[in-house]
This record gives sequence, structure tokens and C-alpha cells, in this order.
Amino acid sequence: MLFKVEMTVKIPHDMPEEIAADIKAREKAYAQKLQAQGQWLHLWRVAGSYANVSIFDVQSNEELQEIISQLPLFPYMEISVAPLCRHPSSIHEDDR
Ligand SMILES: O=C(O)C[C@H]1C=CC(=O)O1
Repeated sequence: MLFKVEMTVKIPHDMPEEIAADIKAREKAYAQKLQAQGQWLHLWRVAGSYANVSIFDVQSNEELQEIISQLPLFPYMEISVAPLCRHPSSIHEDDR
């Protein structure tokens, strides 16, 4: 199942830098693990913002909830999720 996920990061300004750096480092490691495993299919920075647009490939809504809620930055992000399906005009035969 494919989902578009948009994440806008809102780390509190008063969070100590060393704590923020640790959270961001753990987030990066987790994001790269999920990419290597195939669940986090695409990760794009929204230019000019501290936000991303991502595509997740998971087996269920529950798996997506489990993945996203375990993101170290989860408490500090505004997140939107939209389900995706094949577009009838797509020229890409391998779209799902
Ligand atoms: O920077 C972000 O977009 C938030 C989050 C997503 C991956 C990561 O390393 O941090």
C-alpha cells in the first residue's frame, strides 16, 4: 500500500541544541533503516522549508501508524497522510 506523507518539523526554539541534535541523529538513522528495508520509498526535502514529502510502501494502515509514531521527531512534527493508487493516465506500467 502506498501513502504520501508530508512532515513539517517544528522543534521548540527552547529545546537545548544537544537534545535536538540527538533526536535528529536518531531520526536520520531510523529513516535510513526504513529506506534500506523498503518501507520509506522516497524522501524529498520541500525546498525552502524544514519539511519533507515522502512515499511509504507498507502492508497496512497499522504498519504506517507504527512506523510514523516511532519517528524520534514525531512529537515535533505536523504530519499529513494520504493514500495513493495508480493513476489511469500514468505511462509507468509498474505503478501500483
Ligand atoms: O528532516 C526531515 O524532513 C524530518 C525527518 C525525516 C527524515 C529525517 O532524517 O528527519
